[in-house]
Amino acid sequence: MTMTDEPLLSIRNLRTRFHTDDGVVEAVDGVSFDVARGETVCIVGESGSGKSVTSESITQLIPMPPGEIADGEVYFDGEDVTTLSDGELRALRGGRIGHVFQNPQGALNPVYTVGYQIREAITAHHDVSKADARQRAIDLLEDVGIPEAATRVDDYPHEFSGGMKQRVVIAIALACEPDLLIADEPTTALDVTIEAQILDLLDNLQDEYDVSIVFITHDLGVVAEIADRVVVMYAGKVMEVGTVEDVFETPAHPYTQALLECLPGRSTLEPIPGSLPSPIDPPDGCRFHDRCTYANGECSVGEQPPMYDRSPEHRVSCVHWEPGSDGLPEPGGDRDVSPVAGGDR
Ligand SMILES: Nc1ncnc2c1ncn2[C@@H]1O[C@H](COP(=O)(O)OP(=O)(O)OP(=O)(O)O)[C@@H](O)[C@H]1O
Ligand code: NI
Repeated sequence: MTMTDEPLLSIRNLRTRFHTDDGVVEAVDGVSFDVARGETVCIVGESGSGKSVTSESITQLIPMPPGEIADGEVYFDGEDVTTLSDGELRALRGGRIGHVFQNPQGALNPVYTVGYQIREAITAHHDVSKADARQRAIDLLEDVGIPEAATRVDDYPHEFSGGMKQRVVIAIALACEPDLLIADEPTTALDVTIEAQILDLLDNLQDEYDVSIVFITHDLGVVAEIADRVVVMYAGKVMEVGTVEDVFETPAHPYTQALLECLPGRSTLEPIPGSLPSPIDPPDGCRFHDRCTYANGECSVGEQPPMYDRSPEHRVSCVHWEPGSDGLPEPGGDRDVSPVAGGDR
């Protein structure tokens, strides 16, 4: 068996919940997907669908308590990392798995130079001399596109613009040459021009650093730009998984179709009518059924439907795609007939 055929990351039936005064929040409820080596997987879905909790469960960044990984496995390079000790998890984070978050301001310490912070990221995991770590910090700043890196290395975070700060954060995340980079809405706080530059940068770095990326966004425009594969989440469940072509050209789940209708240039700019169900007392059947114009009696009973194969790479959790069913009317041709947003709600 060659090791490289096995996915780098394999999340199986992950369930993460939070114990709150109002009850148990089922934030991530049986999520499974893979990330292959060198690929970019985007997790997309509305606010509250469980994207961040899924990604933060990988290295157990969620606060525990109130959080709890109640079930499932997270295989990273073949090893179930849900069973690691706190020390092993600390070594994993910032080591083989780097994180980048939405707000670069919060990720950097204002009282230390960026060079110091990059050196710390390196020396926390590797035994290198201060001089070597400093040179490595300069190289990293160059790699993430910071001009005059050799002098900028001694500057403090407030001396950088928002976009440049996020580049520094990316440099820190890459400092130990991780196998996996987890980026949770890394461009949401930046303006669109800077966003495009950061997306380009990540694309280039992916090749240079040979790193897999899990990228979280609620913006399908960003997904179209950078994803190899897409995981569509809704209310703690995976609704659809496919290649970027599958999801954009033959979206199968009514939720995915509704999300696509909200893209600029499509039939509507209105958000999907209705809102996410309560994560404390989620409805029976498909979590999306009360917002879905295709829903029938079958959709509101039992469990979330299993993931049915449309092709080996393209899977969808919807009763209309049960083997032998006809599926949904083809969404590709006439975009004016919106399955959800065009309904009379
Ligand atoms: N510490 C916590 N305590 C209680 N509930 C939480 C906690 N963290 C997250 N949740 C809940 O878990 C659910 C999933 O949240 P999550 O942050 O993963 O959503 P998301 O898809 O990342 O949304 P957004 O696009 O707004 O970032 C939500 O209902 C949220 O309120
Ligand atoms: Ni989030």
